[in-house]
Amino acid sequence: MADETTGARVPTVIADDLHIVYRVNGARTGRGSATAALSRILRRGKDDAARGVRKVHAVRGVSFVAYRGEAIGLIGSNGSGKSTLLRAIAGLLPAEKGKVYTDGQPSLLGVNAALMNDLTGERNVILGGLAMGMSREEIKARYQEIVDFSGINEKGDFITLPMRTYSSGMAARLRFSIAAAKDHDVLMIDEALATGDRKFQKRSEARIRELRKEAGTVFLVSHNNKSIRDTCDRVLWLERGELRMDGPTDEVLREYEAFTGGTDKPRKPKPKPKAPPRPAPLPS
Ligand SMILES: Nc1ncnc2c1ncn2[C@@H]1O[C@H](COP(=O)(O)OP(=O)(O)OP(=O)(O)O)[C@@H](O)[C@H]1O
Repeated sequence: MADETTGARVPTVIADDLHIVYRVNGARTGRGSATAALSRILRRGKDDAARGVRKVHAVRGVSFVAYRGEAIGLIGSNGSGKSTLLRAIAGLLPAEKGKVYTDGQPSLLGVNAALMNDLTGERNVILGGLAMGMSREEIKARYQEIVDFSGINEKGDFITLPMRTYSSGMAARLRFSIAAAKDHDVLMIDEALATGDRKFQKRSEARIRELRKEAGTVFLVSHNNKSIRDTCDRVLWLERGELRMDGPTDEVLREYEAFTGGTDKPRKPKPKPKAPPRPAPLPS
């Protein structure tokens, strides 16, 4: 979205030659046993390899600039580094090399976002709202809207039951609804839409479009190319931690689909077999 005074686009996230490396302890010994831990302590000071620490280089030299008002899809095969990149943008993982600059507080909404399973949906709406920096009054004012959006109460009074009694789809819907209640500077959604049913997905996609209009930037990780096509105007394609392509949704998805060999379109229904010819009526 352009700045009203200068007409320039406003950057919200800048990744500059970003590298993220995970370190896995005890990779050599196979188990995290007490002896392995003791031997690690004794070898402290030596390099990672000598201490049995394995490195996983999950994001390799990724650079891009995201602007206000953009909805950006993140695609790539399993383990290509999408979630890692989001976690790094949210400031949850340190950069090994390079930098991430963000304007405002990025919020990461993952399917694993931590709400309390033993609390009721109702309490979790309040907890989630507070965690996002909303005031009690704001939460109170939007409470019904959040519950209605989630559709949790469509089949009974589930919102007053503990979240552990929810199906994974119901829990994901509630998480999305809580996060979507606030206008975010940068909202990152990790596969949250995949768990809801079609009706909820449609509602969520509409809300993502609204959030964009309210001048935020939305990142969406999804294995569902249709969701990406319906919500994003730009796509980053990661493969083995590297940024393979960054461009308009149609162009990137075309290449990606050629790479994966699938178009992700609903298959055409098979033509119904023709009814066998009826026997001619017997002459009376
Ligand atoms: N906590 C961790 N410790 C060590 N390695 C990790 C950790 N989390 C992810 N990885 C590794 O980092 C790489 C990228 O993983 P990531 O979860 O970012 O991929 P992804 O593209 O989101 O995958 P998916 O589509 O399957 O969700 C993978 O090789 C994975 O094994």
